[in-house]
Amino acid sequence: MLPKAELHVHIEGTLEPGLLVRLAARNGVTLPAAGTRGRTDRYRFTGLQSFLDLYYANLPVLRTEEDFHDLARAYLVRAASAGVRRAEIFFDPQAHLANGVPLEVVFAGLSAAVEESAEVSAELILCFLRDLGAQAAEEMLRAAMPFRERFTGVGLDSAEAGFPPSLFREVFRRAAAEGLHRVAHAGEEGGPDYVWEALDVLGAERIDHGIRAMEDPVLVGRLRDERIPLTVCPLSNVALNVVPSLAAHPLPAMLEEGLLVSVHSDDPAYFGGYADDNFAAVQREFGLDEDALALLARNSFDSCFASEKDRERWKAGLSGAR
Ligand code: HPA
Ligand SMILES: [Zn+2]
Repeated sequence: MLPKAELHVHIEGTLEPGLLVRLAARNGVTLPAAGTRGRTDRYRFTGLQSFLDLYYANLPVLRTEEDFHDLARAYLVRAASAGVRRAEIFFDPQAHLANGVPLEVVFAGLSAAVEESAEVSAELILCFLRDLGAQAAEEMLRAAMPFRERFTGVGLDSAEAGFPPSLFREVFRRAAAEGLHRVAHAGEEGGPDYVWEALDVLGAERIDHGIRAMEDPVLVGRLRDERIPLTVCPLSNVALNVVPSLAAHPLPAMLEEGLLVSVHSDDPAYFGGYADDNFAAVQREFGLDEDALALLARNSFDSCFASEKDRERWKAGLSGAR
C-alpha cells in the first residue's frame, strides 16, 4: 500500500453506520429520521448542505470520552490499512458543545486515540463552523486554549457559500499569535475569491478543496509559485455534486499546472471511501501511472505539518512501495 499523509478528513465524517448504531444503543439516543434514512443503501446528497444536515443529525450519538475515543481509534486503524503514515484530523467542537458535550470530553477522547496510535502519526486540527459566525469562532478559540497542547492548528469548515473567509480575520490572527497552524476550506462551494481571501486575509497555509481556484489563472500562478498545498477530495466532490462526474474532476489539470495537490477522503463514511479508495478511484478514472501516484503521495507529505525529519523519512519509504 502506497504510504501517504491524510490531511483532509473530518473525524465526525468517519462515523460508519455500524458504529453509529452501536453508539446510539450504548447511549440510549434515538436517531433522527434523517439519520436512519439511507443507511441501508448508499447515502445520496444533492449538495454540501444536504450532506451537512445528515452529518449534524447523526452527531448526538457521540456523548462520552469513550465514544470519541472509539470513533478516532476506528478511523486510525482503517487509515493505517490505507497506507496513511500521518493524519492531520479535523474535528468540530462547536457541534458537540451544541449537543451538550463538554469540550474536555471531546479533547480527552480524541487525544487518547491519537496518543495510542502507534501506526499513524496523528494531530488534531480544531475547525470553526463558519455558519455560526466570527464571534462564536472567537469564543471557541478562547475556550480551547486550556487544551492548546492537544491540537496543532485551526481550520474553517461547514456551509461555505455566504460565509467568506474574511469574516474570520480576527480569530485566525489570534490563532497565529498562539503559534497554531491555519488551514481553511475554500473553493469547494465558494469561488476563487474565497481562496484569495483564505490566503491574504487568514494567512492559510493550506487550502482544503480549492478546486475552483482553477477558474482564475492568476490565482493558479500564485498557488504554483508559492507551492501552496491544496487538499483535494475527489469522491467527496462527486458525492456533493461539486463536479458533475469523476471524469470531469480538475485533478489532472491541477497536476498539469504543477500545483501542490494531494488526495484525501473528507468524510469517508458518507462519500464512499477512505484515502486508499480515493487513490484507487483517480488511478482508475485518469489512468494515473505509478509515478503520478507517487507524486500525489509525496505531495501529501510535503503538505503536512510534521517535522522535516519525519517528512523525509516517509518520503524515503515511497521508493519501492506498492
Ligand atoms: O465536506 C465538508 N465540507 C465542509 N464542511 C464540512 N464539515 C464536514 N465535512 C465537510
Ligand atoms: Zn472537508
